[in-house]
Amino acid sequence: MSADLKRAAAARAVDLVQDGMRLGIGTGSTAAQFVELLGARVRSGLSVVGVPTSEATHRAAAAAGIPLTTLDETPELDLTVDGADEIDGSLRLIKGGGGALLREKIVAAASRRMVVIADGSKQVATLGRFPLPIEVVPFGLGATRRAIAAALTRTGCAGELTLRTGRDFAPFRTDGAHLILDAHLGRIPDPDALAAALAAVPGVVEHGLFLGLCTGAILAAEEAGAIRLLTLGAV
Ligand SMILES: O=C(CO)[C@H](O)[C@H](O)COP(=O)(O)O
Repeated sequence: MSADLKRAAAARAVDLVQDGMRLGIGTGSTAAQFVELLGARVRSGLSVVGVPTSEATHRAAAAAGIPLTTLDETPELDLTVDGADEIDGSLRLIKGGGGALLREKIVAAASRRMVVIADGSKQVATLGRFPLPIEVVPFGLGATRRAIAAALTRTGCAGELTLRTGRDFAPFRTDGAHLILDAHLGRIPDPDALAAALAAVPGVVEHGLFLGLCTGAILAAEEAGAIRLLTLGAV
C-alpha cells in the first residue's frame, strides 16, 4: 500500500506540471515515482526541462527520457517536486534520509514553488522524530561533531549523533563526497534556532531542516481501503 500512496501523491504532482516548465526533480522512493510518471508524459509530448537533485535521480530521469539541465544553464526553476522525511503543519521539513539534502536544498531554493509529495505517515505535529541529517566535511570531523553537539544543547535539543554508514558499513558519502551525522533528537523545540546554530558551525555543509522553502504538499493516506489525498499550502 505504501508504494500505492507514494504513486498517488506523485501522480497528483505530475498534474501540476505545465508545458515549458523548468523543474527541480527530487530524490527518494516517492520522487522516483514522480520521475517515472513524468517520463511517460514527456514521451507523450510534454516539453519540460529538469534539474535532478542527485546522481541517482539524474540516472533515473535520463533513463525516463526527461530532458535535463543544470542550475548553471537554468538558474531559476518554476517548480520542484520532492519527497520529505517529515513535514509539519507550517510546511517545515526534515529531508536528507536519502543523503541528497544539499542538492535538494539548493534546487528548492532556486524554485519559485516547492511541492512535497509523501505518504501521510510523514506528517508530524513536531519535527524531530526522524533523525536530522547534518552534512559535514570529513576534515575535522571530531571538532565539528563537538560543535554540533554544543549547538544542539544550546537550542534545547538532546540526543545522539551517529555517523551514517552505507551497506558496507563504511561511512556513507554524499554526492559531494561529504559525510552525514544523523541527530536523533526525538523533538526539535525551535527549528529556526537550531537551523541558525547549525549553519554557524564551521564544517557543517548543510542540514536537513528545510524552513520557508516548501510552498505546498500532497500527502496520500489510506482511508477505509481507499486512497485519500490531502493537500497543505498552495498546490
Ligand atoms: O530527502 C530525501 C532524500 O535526501 C527524500 O526525499 C526523503 O528521504 C524521502 O524519501 P522517500 O520518498 O523514499 O520516503
